[in-house]
Amino acid sequence: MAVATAAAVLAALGGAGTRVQRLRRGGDPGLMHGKTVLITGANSGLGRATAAELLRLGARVIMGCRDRARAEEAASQLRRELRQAAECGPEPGVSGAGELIVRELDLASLRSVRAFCQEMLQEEPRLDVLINNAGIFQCPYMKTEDGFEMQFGVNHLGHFLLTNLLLGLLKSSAPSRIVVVSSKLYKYGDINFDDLNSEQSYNKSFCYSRSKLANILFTRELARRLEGTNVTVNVLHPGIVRTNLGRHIHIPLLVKPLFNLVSWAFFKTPVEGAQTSIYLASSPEVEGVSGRYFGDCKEEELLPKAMDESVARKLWDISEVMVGLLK
Ligand SMILES: NC(=O)c1ccc[n+]([C@@H]2O[C@H](COP(=O)([O-])OP(=O)(O)OC[C@H]3O[C@@H](n4cnc5c(N)ncnc54)[C@H](O)[C@@H]3O)[C@@H](O)[C@H]2O)c1
Repeated sequence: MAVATAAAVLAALGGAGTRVQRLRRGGDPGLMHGKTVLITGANSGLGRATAAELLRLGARVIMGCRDRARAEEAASQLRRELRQAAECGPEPGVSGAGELIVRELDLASLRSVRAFCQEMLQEEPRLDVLINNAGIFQCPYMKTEDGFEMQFGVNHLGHFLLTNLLLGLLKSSAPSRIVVVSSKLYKYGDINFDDLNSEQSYNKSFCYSRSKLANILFTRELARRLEGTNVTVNVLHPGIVRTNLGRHIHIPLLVKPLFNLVSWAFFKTPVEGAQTSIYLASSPEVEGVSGRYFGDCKEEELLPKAMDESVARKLWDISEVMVGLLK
């Protein structure tokens, strides 16, 4: 029973059969100097690890976070860690580390996304990389401020509006990149256009998978629309990573020690899990590459349902209406 529960959680987080690879690809120090990067959900887990590395590479990193106090705390800690690393140096690149800025962004509120983007457009002269990283996983049925099912609303619709409102800035900063964090669990999702808000029935695993399939369809449709602009967009799965993403999953007390053991042994650390985001955001190897799906810093194949152009277009059109970009 305990083993079954642990296996189910493992499968739910990363997709059964995922081979955990522990790899690191360091970027050259200074690689991101002069570049501005926006990371959503950057105060914890993968987003925090991505922010730390891009900061070390010299980027100006904007943390788009829901809870300003928690994000400021994470930012202070990141700055402290960087200073300590420099003092213990000789760590090349640390002395040329970038800047860290916190801005408030709640992806469960279209009002907040709009206010955030307005502030960005007024105060930031450029945006070189946008990393759509924030996510919510298998929560009980909840709605966003605008009445959307929470996982679809945050993971897909919030980022859909954010990206569209920042596209002008990304284009004027080109060559620029958009990186979308999806999950292998997209495989179990489907876009049910008749019930995108899951009002008829709600299955929390299925809805997470749907939102992550939407991330991929969005990426591919956006790549098509951005052809010839020098703005690229790619999507990734990070593998199974030891973060707080599973906060809504109830693990029985008796099973917890086993789960902790399994996650310690088999899950990636956030630093390991963040490598593909960092790679897509910064590596010269992917200059000009767009519309592709990556895992462990390598391109991977997608299931046909994630490559269906007519579904991608329909999802785009409906999303435009849902977030109020088209009346
Ligand atoms: N951890 C894994 O095993 C795993 C596997 C596959 C995909 N992912 C994806 O990786 C991404 C990062 O997740 P993580 O594992 O680092 O988990 P995490 O919980 O540590 O990070 C998620 C971040 O998203 C933020 N967030 C949630 N709702 C938000 C909202 N309404 N507005 C703004 N920010 C919000 C959280 O505050 C948090 O900072 C997610 O998109 C997740 O779906 C993770």
